[in-house]
Order: sequence, then C-alpha cells, then structure tokens
Amino acid sequence: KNTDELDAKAFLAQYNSTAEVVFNAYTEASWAYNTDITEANKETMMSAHTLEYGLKARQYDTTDFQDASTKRIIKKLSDIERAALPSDQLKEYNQLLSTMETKYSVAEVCRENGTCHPLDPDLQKIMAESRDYDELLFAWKGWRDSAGKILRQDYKRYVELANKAATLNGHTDNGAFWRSLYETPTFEQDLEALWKELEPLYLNVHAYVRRALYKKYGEKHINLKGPIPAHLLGNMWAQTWSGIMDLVMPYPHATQVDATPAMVAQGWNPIRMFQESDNFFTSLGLTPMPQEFWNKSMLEKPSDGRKVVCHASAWDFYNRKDFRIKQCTVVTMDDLITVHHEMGHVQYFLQYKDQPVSFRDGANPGFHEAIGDVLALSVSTPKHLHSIGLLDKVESNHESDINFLMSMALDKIAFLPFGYLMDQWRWKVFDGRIPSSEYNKEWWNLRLKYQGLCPPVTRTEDDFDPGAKFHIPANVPYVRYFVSFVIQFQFHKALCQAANQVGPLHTCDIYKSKEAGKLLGDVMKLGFSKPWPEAMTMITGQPKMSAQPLMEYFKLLIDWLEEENNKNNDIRGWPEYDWKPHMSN
Ligand SMILES: O=C(CCC(O)(O)[C@H](Cc1ccccc1)NC(=O)c1ccccc1)N[C@@H](Cc1c[nH]c2ccccc12)C(=O)O
Ligand SMILES: [Zn+2]
Repeated sequence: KNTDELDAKAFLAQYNSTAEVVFNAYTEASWAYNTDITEANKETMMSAHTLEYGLKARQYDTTDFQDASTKRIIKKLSDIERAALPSDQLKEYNQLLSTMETKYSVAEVCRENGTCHPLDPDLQKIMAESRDYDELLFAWKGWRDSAGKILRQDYKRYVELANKAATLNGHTDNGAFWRSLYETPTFEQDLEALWKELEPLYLNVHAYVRRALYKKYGEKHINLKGPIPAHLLGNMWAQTWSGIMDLVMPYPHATQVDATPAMVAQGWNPIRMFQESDNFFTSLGLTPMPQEFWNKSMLEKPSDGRKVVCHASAWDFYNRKDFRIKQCTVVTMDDLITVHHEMGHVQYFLQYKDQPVSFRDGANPGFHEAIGDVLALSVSTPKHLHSIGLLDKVESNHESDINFLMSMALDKIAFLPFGYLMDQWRWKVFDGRIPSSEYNKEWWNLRLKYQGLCPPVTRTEDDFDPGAKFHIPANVPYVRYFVSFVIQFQFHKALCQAANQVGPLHTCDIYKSKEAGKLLGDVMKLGFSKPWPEAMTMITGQPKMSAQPLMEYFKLLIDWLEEENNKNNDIRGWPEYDWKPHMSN
C-alpha cells in the first residue's frame, strides 16, 4: 500500500482535472438522452474513468495521512459503484436502467375512444382535479397497467446486478450502499425514532381527511374505521394530498390559500415562475442563475412531439458554468413549489462549484433535497403570496391560520409515511427479505402499515405497483425526501432566527434576509467536504436530525385536529385493516 501523501495529492489533482472533462461529457450525453428519448442508450465511458481512478485510489493507505480532505476523497473514490461489474454485466445494467426509464417516461393510458393520456400533464391533472370515483380509478389503474406492470422483469434483473455491484464494493447489498451515503451508523434507528414521533400527527391528518372523503364519496367507498382507497387523495401515488384541499378545508369562508387561480388569471408562464424563484434566492444574497441556465434549460414539455423524461431534475455539467433544469412545468401553485425545489438543487451546484469534483454533492442526500423547500416554506405563506400579488386579501385570524396549516399539512405531514416506506420496500428487496414473488403484496402491506391506504381494486403479482413511481425504475433513492421533510423545518427555524423574524414559525418569511442567506450559503459551499453533522451544527447549533421544529410549525393545527377528531368521535388508525372498497365493475 502507498503511504506517500504527496503522491496521493498529485494523484487527486490529476483525477480532478480529468474528472471535470469526463463528467461533463457524460452529463451532456445524459442530457441529450433525457431531452430526446431515442432508442440509443447513454454513453458509459464514465465507468472506465471511475474504474481507472477507483482502483488507483484503493492502493493508498491513508491511515497516517494528515489532510482530512485527501483521506475523504480517497475513501469516496474507492467505492466505484457499477464500474465494479464485469463489462458485459455493466453494459446489461446500463441498458436495463435506460430501458426502465424509457418505458416509464413514454407510458400512457388510452380510453376506448382512442384518446391516449401521458402522466404529465394529463393523468396528474385528473388525479388532482377529478372528483369522480370511476374517472380517478381509470387513471389510477390505467397508469399501473401501462407503466408499472411492464417493468417487473427488468426490475428483478436490475436488483441482482445492483446487489452484485454493491457486494463487489464491500457492501452487504445495494440498500446498505445507499444508506452508507449518510455516514451514520445509527441511521435506521434514527429514522424509526423520527417516524414514531411524527406518526401521531399523521394519524390525526389521516382521520380528518378520511372523514372529509366519507362526506364526499359516502359509506360505499369509505370506511371510517378502515384504510382509505389510494386513488382518492389528489395524487397518483397519494404522496401529497394538497390536490383535495377543497374537500378538506376546515373553514371554507376564511381566506383561500391556493395561488393557482391568480397565477392563471395573471398569465404566469413557466419562465415567470423560475424568475420569481431566482428573485427570492438573490434577495437572500445568493447567486443568480447564470445566462447559460436560461439558454439551455428545458422549462416546459416540448410541443414538437419529442419524447422526454418529464420528471423534474436539476443538472450540474461539472464545468463550473453550465447548470440546467429539465421540468415539464405547468402553471399551478404546486409546480411553483417544485420550481423552488429544483432551483434549490442548482443553487447548491453554484455554491459548491469550486470544490474538488468529489465534494460537489450535498452534505448528505437529504440536504440537497431540502434547500429549495426551505425557501418554499417562506414563499407559501399568505403574507408572501400576497406580497407577490397571488393572494388578494390576507387575514391573520385563527380560522385562516388553520386553513393555511391544513394546506401545508396535506403536503408535508401526509408525505412522511410515503417518504419513509419507499426505501423500506427497496431495502427489503435488496437484502432479500422481499422476494420477487412478493414484490406487490409487500408493497401494499407497507402502504397499509404506514399510510393507511388500500388499493381500490384487487392487486396480484401480475401487477408491479412500485414500478409506477418514477424513482423505482429510475434507480433514485427516496429516503432523502423523508430526511429533507424533517430537516427543512430545522433549517427554516434557524434561518428565521437569523432573519430576526418574530412570531410563530408558520408565519415566518425570510425574504430579503442577507443573514439567512449567508447562513444557508456557507453550508452549501461546504458541499460534501465535511460530515453532515458538522453542516447541521453550522445551521442549527446541534448535530442531529430533530422533529421538534416541524411539530412547533404545526402546533396550532395539531391541537385543533386532536380536538376536531375527538368531536367527531373519529378513531386514529385503521383497525378494520382488511376492509375492501366496493367494486362496481
Ligand atoms: O422527485 C422529486 C423532485 C425531483 C428531484 O429534484 O428530486 C430530482 C430527482 C432525480 C434524481 C436523479 C435523476 C433524476 C431525477 N433530483 C435532482 O434533480 C437532483 C439533482 C442533483 C442532486 C440531487 C438531486 N420529488 C419527490 C418528492 C416530492 C414530492 N412532492 C414534493 C414537493 C416538494 C419537494 C419534493 C417533493 C417526488 O416527486 O416524489
Ligand atoms: Zn430534488
């Protein structure tokens, strides 16, 4: 083993300069593929570079090295991920990934009259806006037949190859590799503890929403002591529920919280939405989007018939000046939030662009997901929406507070069990606790256990419902969003204090606070150069994930829901767990 630290530093300097060139070429090829899905699959020359430098990195014994960064980069390079596979299996693996992503991205649902609907924007619009039980079922079942079912065999083989790559890098399975990115030995216990703290909040929201759906769809479709049919929550995966706010709103006569009508009435378009977000970031003293971003991004679904991967994503081209977003943006409040989410990723790219390539990443994957959402917490306040002309009047009384907090809870609290169960399922698939013969049964067991949902029609192992959610065929881990939905409230609380905002946390708007911007910017500049508890301490003064700020944010609503559900004699949970909804057809 080579213990010469100077030699290691020279090696890393060579890696860094070659990496920028190779990563840029790879990312250009990926972008070309994602913005024009042709049969050709992506270049894989990246793996040759990873293999060459990864094997060299493994030759160093960094035990006595003085420079922490050198040690950290050598350690990260030594995990060569898929490049560890024999070349024929690497080719098969990359082919599987692009096949699964293509199948998902081009899938559509056709009616008897021949009209076919893609997920974006058609099916998403139906799931959010339709109040017709059978129309919702058409979209829900149709999507799983068209996008999920067909992926099962590809997925089974992908699991085998992903696990082989993980074991070749010293992990027990691919789930263990994914968890290792958090560098936290107690990671799974920490997540379970957070979930146990937050579960009572979810049970109260679930009970209240079930009552509202009972009023709308009646006892034929809703059992007040049972799980909720999964197609009635206003979203294709029932992961966020703000789509049914109109059915749930506690005080219909108090202020509205949805900015969509105003956005449409005022002729907002996607560019305007991104400019608004850019304006918020620069108001904090953070970096404006470079001209290249505006020139090269894809901010709308192309109208020239090109097939694209519509699921939103942010792109770093590793040349310190080319950063893009690809999003099939529609003019809704929901997408204005997603715009901020994606812009958060690009702001992170901009802040860490002068780090070595190996450190151009989030402190942990949850950090990268949280940045944009933190700003969106300020943007979503009625006060801020009013200040940008998207809400005509703002009242600050108990009823409007409860309405606002309910709209936030339908996204942020409703999401928690979904954010948690997605990788519970995948970790068990990777470690063999879920064999392919039970993929769908175990998926619905977890959907029942954590979300209190049931399928509206019978499911079998001919189906592959997990495949109908982008991140599964796209090989994108998901627990990062659960982490993000917890830590974004910690960050929000810390930034509100830095901005000298007084009053309750849910009314805080950090707009124009240079102090808040500096605090967030300094953490983003670190990238992956320091273990994430150090970054967490920089922002919040302590190193741990904590549910306390989220619970502080929702305090008013939690108390109100507790009282309201008791008044209605509603039980929390779904003891009649094997109830099945009435099936007309
Ligand atoms: O998937 C996303 C947004 C897409 C993304 O920005 O997270 C994107 C996912 C992706 C990763 C890898 C390849 C392709 C897509 N992540 C990034 O673009 C990204 C870029 C750089 C670093 C890290 C992530 N959100 C999740 C979780 C979510 C639901 N509703 C939300 C509202 C606000 C924020 C997140 C969500 C979802 O839609 O289920
Ligand atoms: Zn993201």
